[in-house]
Formats: sequence, structure tokens, C-alpha cells
Amino acid sequence: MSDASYRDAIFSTPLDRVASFSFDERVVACFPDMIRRSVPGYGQILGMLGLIARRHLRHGAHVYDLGCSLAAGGLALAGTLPPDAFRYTGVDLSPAMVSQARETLTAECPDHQLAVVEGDIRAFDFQPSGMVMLNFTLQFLAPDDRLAVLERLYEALEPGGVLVLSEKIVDADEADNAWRVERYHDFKRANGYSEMEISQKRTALENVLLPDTLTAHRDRLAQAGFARSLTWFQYLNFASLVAFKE
Ligand SMILES: C[S@@+](CC[C@H](N)C(=O)[O-])C[C@H]1O[C@@H](n2cnc3c(N)ncnc32)[C@H](O)[C@@H]1O
Ligand SMILES: O=C(O)C(=O)C[C@]1(C(=O)O)C=C[C@H](O)C=C1
Repeated sequence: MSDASYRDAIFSTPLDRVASFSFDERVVACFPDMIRRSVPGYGQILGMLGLIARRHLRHGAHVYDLGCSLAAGGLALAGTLPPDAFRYTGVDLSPAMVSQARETLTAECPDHQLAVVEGDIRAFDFQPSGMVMLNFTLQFLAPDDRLAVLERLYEALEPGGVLVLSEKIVDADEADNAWRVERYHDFKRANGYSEMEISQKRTALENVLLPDTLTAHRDRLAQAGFARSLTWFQYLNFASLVAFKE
């Protein structure tokens, strides 16, 4: 099973107790469908990764994709850049994600240099790189662990390197936030999720996915050393930033 696979029905039946969300085999089996129906702009963000790499990446440089899940970031770059343009390492904590990602990359991009390793990005020994992608991963780390990871990524990036940070975000203003979350739930309904699925997934993600404001992200990036960052994409409560190592 190496392609778009099953429809996400994980929260479609009533659960006595909704367990915390985890990236296990059941999630892996429907992940491409889940993320496309749950993250506004996911396809557009993937589409830009190759274009950002084309502008910022030195020929042959190394790229990290942290919390790579099924290596969608690697597939996106391989769709835009030739095999000698970059080397890619995806890192993920979930063994089920890692084994499925490897299978997909072998089947779909045999000529590109794409590796996936199982590891925890909080303790990973990062090698020098020209680009780092952190797409919807930082939000799953304990808030106190986030700055240290960004500091180590700043160190690992080569001069001229770029970090792409995509996240679910929260508004500081309560009313603005409520509007955005309500429209996000409309987005999920329009993508075929039921009220039960929306509410049980929300419960499962409580205390697991902890979103920051865009201001908190920009401040943290600056604290980690990134003198320049900007939000290049936002769709409801999901955004993507780029930060530069000068
Ligand atoms: C929402 S998914 C990321 C989606 C993926 N980047 C994409 O664009 O399709 C979050 C991923 O982060 C991984 N993850 C969470 N904490 C991690 C950690 N400390 N180290 C490495 N991976 C982690 C999870 O296993 C999961 O696969
Ligand atoms: O479904 C949600 O509420 C999400 O926040 C989507 C989200 C994410 O943003 O990382 C959460 C878990 C995974 O299923 C993939 C996407």
C-alpha cells in the first residue's frame, strides 16, 4: 500500500473514551486523505516547497523534512527538482510512518537521494543543510522544547539557508479566534467530516497539538537567531512561514 490509500474514518463512530491522538498504524493508513481534508491549503503549501527550494537551495545541498510523516515534502521536491539537485532526509518519531514513507519513496522516486530515518527531532544530531522543512510538526512538541530545536536548526543551516515552518495557529484575540475556528469546522464539514468526527478529533488533539500565535512564532524564530522571517501563506487557522539564515 503505497498511495493515497484509505478514507479517514477514525473518529466516525462514537467512542466511550477518546484517546489522545497518535500517529499509529491506523492514522498512517488514512493519513494522505486525513491531512488533505483537515489542513486548509496543504496542497498549495506542498506545491510551493519545490519553488522555494529552487530559489534558495545551492545545487546538491542537503534538505531536512522534520516530522516528515509519509515524506510528502520529499515527494514535492522530487517532483520539481532533478535527482542531483538535492539530498533529502526525512525524520519521524513514528515507526509506522517511517516504514510507509520508505516504501513510497522507493516506489515513486528511485532516482532521487531520499532517505527517511526514525528519530526524535528534540535529540537529533543535525548535519549542515541548505533547507529545513518543519511542516505541522513543531505544534506537537511541548512548548518548552520548541526554542531549543529552532536554535539547533539555525546552527545547522548553511549561510543563505531557509527554514519553512508550517503550523496550525491561534489568534490572540478570543473573538477572532472563535470566528476562525468556526470557519475551520465549516471547512471540515464541507470536506465530508461529521459533527462527531470534528468533535472527537478536537478532543483527541487537546493537550497534544498546542498551537502558537503567529507573533509567538516570529518572536521565537528571532530568539533562535533568524533575524528575518515572514508569513508567506495563511488559510484560516493554518499558516506557513519562511525564515532565513543570512
Ligand atoms: C501532522 S504530521 C506532519 C505532516 C508532514 N510534515 C506532511 O507535510 O505531510 C506530524 C508528524 O510529526 C511527527 N512527530 C511528532 N513529534 C515528533 C518528534 N519529536 N520527532 C520527530 N517527529 C515527530 C509525527 O510522528 C507525525 O508524523
Ligand atoms: O484535524 C485537525 O484539527 C488538525 O489540526 C489537523 C492536523 C494538524 O494540523 O496537524 C492534526 C493531526 C493530523 O491528522 C494532521 C493534521
